[in-house]
Amino acid sequence: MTVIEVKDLHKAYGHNHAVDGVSFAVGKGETFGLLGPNGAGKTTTVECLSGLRRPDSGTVRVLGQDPARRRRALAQRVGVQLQEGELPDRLKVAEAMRLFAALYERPDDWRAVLRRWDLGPIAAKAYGDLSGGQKQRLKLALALVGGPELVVLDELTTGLDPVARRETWTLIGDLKAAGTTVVLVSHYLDEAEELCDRVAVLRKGRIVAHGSPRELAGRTGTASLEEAYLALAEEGR
Ligand SMILES: Nc1ncnc2c1ncn2[C@@H]1O[C@H](COP(=O)(O)OP(=O)(O)OP(=O)(O)O)[C@@H](O)[C@H]1O
Repeated sequence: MTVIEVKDLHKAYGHNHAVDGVSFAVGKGETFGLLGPNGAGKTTTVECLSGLRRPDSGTVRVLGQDPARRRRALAQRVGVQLQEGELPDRLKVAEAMRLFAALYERPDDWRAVLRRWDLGPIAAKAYGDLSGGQKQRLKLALALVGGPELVVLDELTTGLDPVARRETWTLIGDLKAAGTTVVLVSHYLDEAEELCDRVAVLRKGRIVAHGSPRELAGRTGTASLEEAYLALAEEGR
């Protein structure tokens, strides 16, 4: 089953063609990575998937629906952890979890999600008093509390220390094992190699390469996704 279908997506900000004809599809249970340098159009693409931005042209279907028109219905089935998105400073961790769980018709047990993401010890802390890594983990837990079929994670582990990053990978592995479809925007190529079944490399709003990490390494004659990415970057100069 196809969970995401994007065909010839275009989105400009004034004269800046942030997304310039992007097409890809993601099947159920797949983890799909969007990679590329700063300003390549990754966030704009996932914002169009999440219904936060309306494309200028092209087709976007998420779980068979148009996110620009059916954002509310899809919000019940899609969890989004975006780069931006601050919470009120005085909101406590447990309050945020309870509040977000209440937005869903069939949420997971928010206390269990809190424990799974190791937020129990800081449940009574206010958002404004959390470290960067704790904020990041909370945002992830909030994206998952609705028990989504699809999760969109923009810079999943940015700001996390190495141990927390690895722990997050394990938790994403659990999500995959449970059949959740994941879209991952990342600058960490080791992370994409570990977690993603397929990746697309964006540059200046266009996909310049796509395939499994192994395929990209094979195509560029390199040994890892990181080396493949660097070889592709070199080609693009
Ligand atoms: N709200 C906006 N208004 C105007 N221009 C924008 C806006 N959001 C993004 N852009 C521009 O669109 C282009 C693509 O940005 P986008 O954030 O989608 O890229 P990205 O690949 O996610 O980058 P990064 O890795 O830095 O997060 C950039 O040139 C950026 O400056």
